[in-house]
Amino acid sequence: MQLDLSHPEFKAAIPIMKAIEAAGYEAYFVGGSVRDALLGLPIHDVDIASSAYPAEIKQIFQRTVDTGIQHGTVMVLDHGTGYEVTTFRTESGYQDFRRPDQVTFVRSLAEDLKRRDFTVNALAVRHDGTVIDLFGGLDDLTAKQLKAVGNPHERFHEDALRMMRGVRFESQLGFQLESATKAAIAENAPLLAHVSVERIAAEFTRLLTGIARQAGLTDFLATGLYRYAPLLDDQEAAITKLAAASGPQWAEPAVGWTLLAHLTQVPVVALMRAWKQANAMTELVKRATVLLGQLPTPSAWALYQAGAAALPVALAAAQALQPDFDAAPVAQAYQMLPIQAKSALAIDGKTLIAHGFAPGPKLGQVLNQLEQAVVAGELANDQAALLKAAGV
Ligand SMILES: Nc1ccn([C@@H]2O[C@H](COP(=O)(O)OP(=O)(O)OP(=O)(O)O)[C@@H](O)[C@H]2O)c(=O)n1
Ligand SMILES: [Mg+2]
Repeated sequence: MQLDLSHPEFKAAIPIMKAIEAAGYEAYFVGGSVRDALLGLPIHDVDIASSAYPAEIKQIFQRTVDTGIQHGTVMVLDHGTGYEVTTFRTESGYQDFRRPDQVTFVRSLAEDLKRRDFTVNALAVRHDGTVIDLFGGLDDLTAKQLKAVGNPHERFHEDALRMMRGVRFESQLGFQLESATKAAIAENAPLLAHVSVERIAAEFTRLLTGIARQAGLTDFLATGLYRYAPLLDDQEAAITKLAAASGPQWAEPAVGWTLLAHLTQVPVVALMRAWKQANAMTELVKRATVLLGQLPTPSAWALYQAGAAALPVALAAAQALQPDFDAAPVAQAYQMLPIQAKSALAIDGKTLIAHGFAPGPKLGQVLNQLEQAVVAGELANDQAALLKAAGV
């Protein structure tokens, strides 16, 4: 089997691989870029694995950066774009289920590949395009199957995050977990408790936005992984509904978070904090969840508060819950709002003060009332009318 390496990301790395071989070592493309290229998907992050030790890589090339030298990774800058070259490794003694106690560099490609998570992620490609498939990864790519390399229990004990990667890849690639691999996830799901929330959340976010999120969510539930995810341990019913939610792929994870908040009834801020989500995401989901709760006939104020960013999120969430939901009238109602942001209000605090309104807390209250009245269409967005309503 040959992989076409004409993709610029691969092509630009070929001189690096040739230089490594010329020095007497081996070098291969490995990991997700190989998998995705074989599937005809766009690629990113080309990873190179080599039999050369980090010190040897640094001797071959002029310009290198120690990006992760303790794990065997050196960035090579010699040929333009930087490429990470990682020494073949085998890891031993996973006492805490999330990172190896020690990394041992090895000279054998097979030793390196056999400690990788899934067979479709354990393919290697030489600079001439030859695919090296030691674990049946090519057949599994064709069968759209996620099968652990070797003994699945060992792979999940090495890094429990791999179980979340399994359900994430189901969603991202539209693949299915092979039965023994899935059974091993179900058995080892409690190990997820040892993994940081940030790493779990990164996989879950990608699961939510995948092409086959129903499949990923169904197995997130079926394997019991959800029991070890923040605030979801007793949310079987809500996740079942989330998994059943239909409709197109979600462009943004916010749609999934909004549905999760809506279905679990967990307060948005508590949910998003537990999942260590950024404040901007929390704010977006908060606005979208409030609006979702008012659909299909939201108040003008709820639409206004949602704003242009949360509106499509709430509409996509509503569509997922109810396939025949008609988003058009709601989108139109938003367009028809007298103003869409406070900056569009024909009056501000300065103007009120200039017209003799005393500064203080009352000022804020009055401005707020004016804003609500304008949004509701009760007052024209006109400075004279607003000054009059404010009593100045
Ligand atoms: N917990 C992990 C993480 C990664 N890998 C191996 O390291 C490769 C690169 O890891 P990463 O970039 O995290 O994932 P990709 O499979 O490349 O997927 P993507 O980058 O598309 O998310 C994987 O393909 C796999 O061979 C692994 O065995 N176990
Ligand atoms: Mg990758």
